[in-house]
Amino acid sequence: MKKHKLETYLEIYESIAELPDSIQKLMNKAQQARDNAYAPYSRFMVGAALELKSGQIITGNNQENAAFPSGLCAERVAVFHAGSNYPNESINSLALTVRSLQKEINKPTPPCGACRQALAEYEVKQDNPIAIYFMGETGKVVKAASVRDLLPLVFDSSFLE
Ligand SMILES: O=c1ccn([C@H]2C[C@H](O)[C@@H](CO)O2)c(=O)[nH]1
Ligand SMILES: [Zn+2]
Repeated sequence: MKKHKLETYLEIYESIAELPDSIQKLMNKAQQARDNAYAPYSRFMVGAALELKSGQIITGNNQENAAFPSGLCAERVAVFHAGSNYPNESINSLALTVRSLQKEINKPTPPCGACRQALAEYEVKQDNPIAIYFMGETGKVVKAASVRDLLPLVFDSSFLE
């Protein structure tokens, strides 16, 4: 038996102000999208903004439903929009932010497992890493340089070959 250690390196920024200008702009778009979320059940609003290689920004927010599982997370709303409308364009980066109507969240909030899997599909397809920046409503911002850093041992198309 051998042991195999998996390591992830993340970058932690003290606040949005410490981010490069282009990522601050992307995070601002994610905040705007978040504030249009439809989240009457959880009252937990999430906004995502993707930057394509062309520089175009695609946003998404969570869309809930009275039949709870029929709703969708912000990240998948955004990435499926990009995948369906810009199928041949690579995604450079994703900014993600949340806001709860119950309390201020200052803990950086990462994408859920299902969204990591959905994002990994596009990262594998484009063969280029997608940088992910995530935060709460306020406070620190975490950067993962690639979806792989958030989802090691990904199940991807190579297993179907
Ligand atoms: O990665 C995530 C995790 C959760 N949510 C949404 C789903 C639901 O509407 C609400 C509470 O889970 O937040 C997202 O949009 N993205
Ligand atoms: Zn999700």
